[in-house]
Amino acid sequence: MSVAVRGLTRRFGPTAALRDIALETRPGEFVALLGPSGSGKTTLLRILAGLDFADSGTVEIEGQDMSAVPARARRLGFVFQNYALFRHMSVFENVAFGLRVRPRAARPGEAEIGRRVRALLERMQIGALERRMPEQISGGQRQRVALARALAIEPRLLLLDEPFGALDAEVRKGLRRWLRDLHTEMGLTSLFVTHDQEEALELADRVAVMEAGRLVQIDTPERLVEAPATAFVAGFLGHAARLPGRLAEGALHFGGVPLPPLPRAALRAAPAQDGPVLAFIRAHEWAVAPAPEGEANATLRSQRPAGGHAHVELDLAGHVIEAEAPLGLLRVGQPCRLVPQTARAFAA
Ligand SMILES: Nc1ncnc2c1ncn2[C@@H]1O[C@H](COP(=O)(O)OP(=O)(O)OP(=O)(O)O)[C@@H](O)[C@H]1O
Repeated sequence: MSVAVRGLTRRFGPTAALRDIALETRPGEFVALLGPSGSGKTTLLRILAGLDFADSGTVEIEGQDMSAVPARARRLGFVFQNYALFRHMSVFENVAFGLRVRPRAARPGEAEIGRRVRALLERMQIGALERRMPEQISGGQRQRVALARALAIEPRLLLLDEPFGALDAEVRKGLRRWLRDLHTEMGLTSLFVTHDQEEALELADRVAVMEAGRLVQIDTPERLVEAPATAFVAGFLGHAARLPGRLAEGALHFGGVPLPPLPRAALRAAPAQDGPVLAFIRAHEWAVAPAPEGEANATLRSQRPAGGHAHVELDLAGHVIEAEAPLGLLRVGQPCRLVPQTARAFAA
């Protein structure tokens, strides 16, 4: 199922919730909409679902213009953050709901509804819960019921708005992988809203990053991390330190912090013009070593083991810098020398 959005704009009074959004998905693709709170993710999803309407622009699903197609007729599966199960209905009835409310001609018979609902509950690994009421099952199980309900109508497109938002980190991780497998097995096209970058990078074929109503970059997780298009994307993804600097005389100079200049040739991204910039440096892009007082520019604040190395936090003239060091090399409070090996710079 392909989705094509063009020139989508939506205002709420003085707030521009969406500004000229263009987005195309391919059939079978899993796309994450990632962005901070208020960037317009939910508004975009609601417009795709037919629950809200754009001021201008078009939405096409499989080449068909959706402007005159009501939500019910779009055959979309929609899962919101707060589960929204019907509290007075059993798990079975919740999942059957979408089939029962179909117009008579399109409604399957009771035996067929039972078969479909049970097959879905089995697939969601909650077959044993069909008679329970929503308050008698766990949050993660409720989430699976909500997904089963969305899938019961055999949607063309699955829209998920922070479906795991209310769950704890471990349950969330498990459900994430499970959802990714389900998406592939069922041949779905899915759009998934999240503000959690790890979730987006782990799940999605492509991630669309939103900032203040604009879609600023859509790319594979690898490309987004390796080649962020703007300072916003570089700052939002990949846990980078952000330092002010200036490009001049073939190098990046760090004004307020005691770091040596980085030659332009060592930079992974930089504007062509000299001038003030914001520099982004990730944890693994620093070299850090113990140093005598005269050569030290930073102090180790804390460290913890992470895989085969230590994840360290240093104080660099008031900036907290995250870096990686060999296990056992440094101790807390120790003066260190911190030198960036590379950086990405964006015009400030
Ligand atoms: N019904 C509404 N009335 C007025 N303003 C709204 C309405 N819905 C959304 N907005 C505003 O539009 C902007 C985008 O909201 P939206 O819910 O799409 O953001 P979001 O990226 O999904 O945020 P979050 O991650 O917090 O859910 C916000 O500034 C929000 O306050």
